[in-house]
Amino acid sequence: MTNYLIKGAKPYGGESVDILIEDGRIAAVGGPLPTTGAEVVEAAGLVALPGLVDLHTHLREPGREDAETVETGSRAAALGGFTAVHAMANTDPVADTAGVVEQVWRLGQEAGLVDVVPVGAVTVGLKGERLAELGAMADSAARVRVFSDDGHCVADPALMRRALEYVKALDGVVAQHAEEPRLTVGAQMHEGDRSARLGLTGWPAAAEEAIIARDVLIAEHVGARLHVCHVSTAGSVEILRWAKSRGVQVTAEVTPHHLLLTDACAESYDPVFKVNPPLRTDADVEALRAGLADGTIDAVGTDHAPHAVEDKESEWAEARPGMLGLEQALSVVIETMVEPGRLDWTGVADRMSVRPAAIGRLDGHGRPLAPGEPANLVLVDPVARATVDPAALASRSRNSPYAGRELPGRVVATFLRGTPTVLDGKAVR
Ligand SMILES: NC(=O)N[C@@H](CC(=O)O)C(=O)O
Ligand SMILES: [Zn+2]
Ligand SMILES: [Zn+2]
Repeated sequence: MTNYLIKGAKPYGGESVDILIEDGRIAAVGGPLPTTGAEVVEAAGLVALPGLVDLHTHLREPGREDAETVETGSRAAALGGFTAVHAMANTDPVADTAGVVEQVWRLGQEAGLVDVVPVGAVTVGLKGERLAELGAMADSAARVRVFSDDGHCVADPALMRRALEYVKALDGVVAQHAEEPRLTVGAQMHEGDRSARLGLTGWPAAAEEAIIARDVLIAEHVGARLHVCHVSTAGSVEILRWAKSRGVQVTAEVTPHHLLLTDACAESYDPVFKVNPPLRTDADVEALRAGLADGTIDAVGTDHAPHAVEDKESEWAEARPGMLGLEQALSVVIETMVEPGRLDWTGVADRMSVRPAAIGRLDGHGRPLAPGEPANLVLVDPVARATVDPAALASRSRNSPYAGRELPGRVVATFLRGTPTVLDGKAVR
């Protein structure tokens, strides 16, 4: 295995050092270090962070390989600086058995670009009727710890309670897509002045907040871990802050798009901006940034949701909800959090690597950049700016909400256990 000497990188944005990678591990940090046969990677001016971890990725395999595969999504992830992604269960067939999660896990290992960690469905077929074989998925080769019916809410409170009790015994977590379905029938966008004016059925903030409020109370009662997917409203942040102050074991994520974009995007009627939960108001965006800055929101989760052209380039009402996220996630966080001074690089590492790895109970990810640790790391040029061209993305789909937008931050290199998956900003395979 090739050894690498990273010259002059700034771990967490601090002082420039050399980082020696030997046999897949960080062997030394400091320097200047002697080359001694290692391949040199020039990294002057680049920030080094632990490899990013995504709690919320849709890879679409099995079933919709025309939109994304484990391999194409893994490549997009590596280019975004990720070394591990959690693959959501809403595939076809649904990842609700040990067989399906093991297949996804194996496909990830074969692609070898990122650790693909399967999420198991909470209920059989995501139907919300009876629990899936959670124990068998946890015990499988995929070692599932995160369970989610994402795309659907586990709406029945008694079933949610049983799921939380069950995952507690597995050291797992239920990741809830918080959407009270009775409040979002036919919903197309955030419910407010704009939805009324545009004549699109509204998705009220209360549909999300009501489920989060309910679930933190149930999680507190049974003493289990709850994770809230794609938090999108100011009210949700307030409920989470209250729950954490009471000691409830709740964690939450925010997507890059909810940190940057608002319901004003719907004015274009371009379905690329249709997503669940919907893009919200300026006040919600501000509350989400504040919540991520103060740690009320633990993590950035991309909700990378590739869709084929025929499912996205239609009338707004017919289009599938969801947008790409992996390749621009770090750039959006730099733009919305780092450049305005709301999060430093240690904070970025915490919200995009350390905490998501801890929530998913991943070994070897979210670790410090220190000798002896697995060499999962990313080198980023924080000042380089580029305009997003959907045609140039590694994802098999093109539904990026950032098309034509200039964003800061370029991932120059990503290492997975000491092997580069990205070098000079290009995927190695
Ligand atoms: N976010 C979305 O709008 N869509 C996701 C499902 C989900 O995350 O709820 C998808 O699978 O396409
Ligand atoms: Zn969801
Ligand atoms: Zn999702």
